[in-house]
Amino acid sequence: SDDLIIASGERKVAIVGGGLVGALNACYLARRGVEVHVYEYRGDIRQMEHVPGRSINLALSHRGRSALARVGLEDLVIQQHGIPMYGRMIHATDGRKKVIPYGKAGQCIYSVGRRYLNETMLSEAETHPNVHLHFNHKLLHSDLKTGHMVFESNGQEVQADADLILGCDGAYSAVRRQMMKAPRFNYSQTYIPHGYMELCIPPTATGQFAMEPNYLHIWPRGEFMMIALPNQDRTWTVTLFMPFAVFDRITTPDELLEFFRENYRDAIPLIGEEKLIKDFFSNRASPLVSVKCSPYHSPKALIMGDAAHAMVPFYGQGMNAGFEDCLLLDDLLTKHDMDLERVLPEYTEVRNPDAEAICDLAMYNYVEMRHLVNSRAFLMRKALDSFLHTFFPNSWTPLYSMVSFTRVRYHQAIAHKERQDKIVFGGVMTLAAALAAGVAYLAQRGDLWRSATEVVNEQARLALSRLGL
Ligand SMILES: Cc1cc2nc3c(=O)[nH]c(=O)nc-3n(C[C@H](O)[C@H](O)[C@H](O)COP(=O)(O)OP(=O)(O)OC[C@H]3O[C@@H](n4cnc5c(N)ncnc54)[C@H](O)[C@@H]3O)c2cc1C
Ligand SMILES: COc1ccc2c(c1)CN(c1nc(C(=O)N(C)c3cc(Cl)c(F)cc3C(=O)O)c(Cl)s1)C2
Repeated sequence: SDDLIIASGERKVAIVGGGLVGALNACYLARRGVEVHVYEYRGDIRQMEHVPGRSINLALSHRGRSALARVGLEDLVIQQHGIPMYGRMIHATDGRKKVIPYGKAGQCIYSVGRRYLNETMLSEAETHPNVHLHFNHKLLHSDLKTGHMVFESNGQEVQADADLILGCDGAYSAVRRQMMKAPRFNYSQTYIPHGYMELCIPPTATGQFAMEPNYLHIWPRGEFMMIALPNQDRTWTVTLFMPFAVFDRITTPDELLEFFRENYRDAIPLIGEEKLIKDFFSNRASPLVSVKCSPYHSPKALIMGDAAHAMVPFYGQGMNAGFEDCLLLDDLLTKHDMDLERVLPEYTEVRNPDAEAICDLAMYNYVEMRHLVNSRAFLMRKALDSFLHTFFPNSWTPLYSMVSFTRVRYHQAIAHKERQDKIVFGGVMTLAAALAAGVAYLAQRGDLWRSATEVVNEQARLALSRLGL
């Protein structure tokens, strides 16, 4: 019916949540001339001295950049603020470091500050006269059929109505909670045993970065892992991932130093013993939750970002996926000329398989991480990937490249990887079987060595021909 078509300028869109996805959505909808109201639980972070909350910096990759580009923010974020990371710098237990590049020379992902990103998008949205930001507004109730909302603001109740409610209120979304009351709403959530805690590596005494700045630093230790991303102020935000049980076992400064001496010895002088002890014991480890649900829409509402698909951070894709959500909604609003009756169902139909694919991928990576007990395992896998990618660039793209450097739909990237694994596994098995047979045959023949190399070359040629290469 007509009243569901939001003609520019006459209709109202409410965005619940002024975090990363809500703020970007406001920039997108501002351009359409509709009346946009952003309701954010917290105060205006642009006026705050210190903003509490989640990871101080994040890895921005291709999907997120593409979304920022469409609203003209990519160059500003990349050139004025983002720090390029050209590869991973793997810290082995003995302190030796190894670089694994992200791709061909120049290919990189960016470390960006969460606060800077959020402030930049809020300010960009606010330059449009049709955008109104309401801080200190917590959504209490909503009716997703009528578009009616009830907020609590500074102890007062505030009511508002909209033609479309965009739930961008994060992993613990109030809009999703309302959606869950509808029949046939599918929902699942998983808390993993690991928690995370942020620590900080300050600049050196002369104000320089304490580590090589253009890398994502990783200390892979099987059950544990530490990651560090650079900040504009030449500090590093270090994220320590460990089972809560391990966090709870460390109760005194000596136990903490002993733990770091055993697992992250090279990081102690970088963080500083006092700072390590002070920050570790003044923080609590935060939980990590993965949420899957569908559908993402109600008659007058749509959930996006973590509200729709919170994922564990082991692929650095949560924000990138949420930003890509904004791109998809924008494409559908254009395709269907803002006719919500078509846009909303198609959004769920298109996005759900991809969102659940990246949630699974991030969880798979979390489990895989255990085997990256040291840099050797990590290096081996990446070396094989880059070897094959170098020689067969069209048919062999490592999964992380498709995820972080293309906009190949997430579920298609996984399908591609499964095909690749079959090829590699099939090829390897053929090679191994042939080798065994050859060696057995030659052993019985006696002249082992000369012919063994012939067998290997023959089998290698066979395996490569099997790969169609
Ligand atoms: C340790 C860690 C590391 C990460 N690293 C990366 C990374 O490297 N790259 C990456 O792409 N992603 C990363 N992520 C994921 C990323 O942080 C999230 O995907 C992203 O913040 C999701 O944005 P969002 O706007 O959907 O939700 P949020 O950023 O959580 O924003 C939700 C907003 O809604 C507000 N809100 C909540 N409830 C209400 C309510 N009832 N009423 C009004 N407002 C409300 C909140 O105050 C908040 O401002 C990481 C996450 C973690 C935890
Ligand atoms: C702020 O807190 C955090 C926490 C975790 C992450 C990030 C920021 C950013 N993250 C990225 N992950 C990839 C990736 O594709 N993979 C497979 C990786 C997965 C893990 Cl777990 C890892 F340690 C390295 C790589 C790697 O390849 O570098 C990127 Cl590409 S960026 C993970």
